[in-house]
Amino acid sequence: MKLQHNPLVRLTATMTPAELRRCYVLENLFQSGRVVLNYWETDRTVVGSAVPTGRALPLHVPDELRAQHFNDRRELGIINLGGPGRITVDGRRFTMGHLDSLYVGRGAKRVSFASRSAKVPARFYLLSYPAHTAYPTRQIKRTELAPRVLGTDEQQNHRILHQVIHAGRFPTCQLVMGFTVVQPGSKWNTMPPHTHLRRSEVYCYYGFPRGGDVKHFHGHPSRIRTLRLKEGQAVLSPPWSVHSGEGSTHYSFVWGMGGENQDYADMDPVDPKLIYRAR
Ligand SMILES: O=C[C@H](O)[C@@H](O)CC(=O)C(=O)O
Ligand SMILES: [Zn+2]
Repeated sequence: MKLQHNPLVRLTATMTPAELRRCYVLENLFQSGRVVLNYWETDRTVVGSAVPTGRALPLHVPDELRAQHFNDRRELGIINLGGPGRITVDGRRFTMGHLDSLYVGRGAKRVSFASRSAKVPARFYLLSYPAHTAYPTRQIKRTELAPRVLGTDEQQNHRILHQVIHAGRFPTCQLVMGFTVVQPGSKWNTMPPHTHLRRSEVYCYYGFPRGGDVKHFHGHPSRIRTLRLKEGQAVLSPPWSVHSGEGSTHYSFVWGMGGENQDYADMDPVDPKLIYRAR
């Protein structure tokens, strides 16, 4: 099959650092007392957040979705990166502790977010893709997760991967989502690196010790660029882009994907030398 030439591959290689950030980084994703939503054309991804500090925050419907309810034609994955809170979906209340998750299926009408305490607010991270059918809304508690150990201390890429929303747990239309905890003493994520033309991916970095950040590698494997990412920032990875990072410390990140398959192992490996060369 011929792959139709995508000029964004070349443009990404020569963008100024500021342009590169404008195109691919969500700088102020989490905002106190607000629901924030961002639309990315690729795979029609919506990346957002909800940080309730007072009364419950409703999930609004941006005009661009031309829908009555956010979930009319979409599915939504949510992971709580903050303090204890609650999500209500059409009257059903889900208690959301730190790192508890929720899948909201197509057809849900009213979604709202609340924190138990404004002093330690919940920080809900949101990722959504179009859905062709309705799968039931379900919660995934942190205690249900089966951690997978990846990497080694010697290679400074020792990390614990949690698959939260994936076909092995329950079916979804497109969404695959989880989080990875890079262990103290390690700094590398997604090593060896990869691309996956079948899916685009979003990383949201969190859990840095004070002042930590990550140098994130981005772009076509032959033209890798770097982006500095801090606590609570997200980066958009097109299907042809690598997505790997080297932290100044340990850290964690939520990863999530949408596209035409949900096979986590479907990856095209990229030679780590290409990343080291771009450092
Ligand atoms: O397509 C899969 C994603 O890039 C991540 O799940 C990889 C990751 O968390 C890691 O290796 O650290
Ligand atoms: Zn990936």
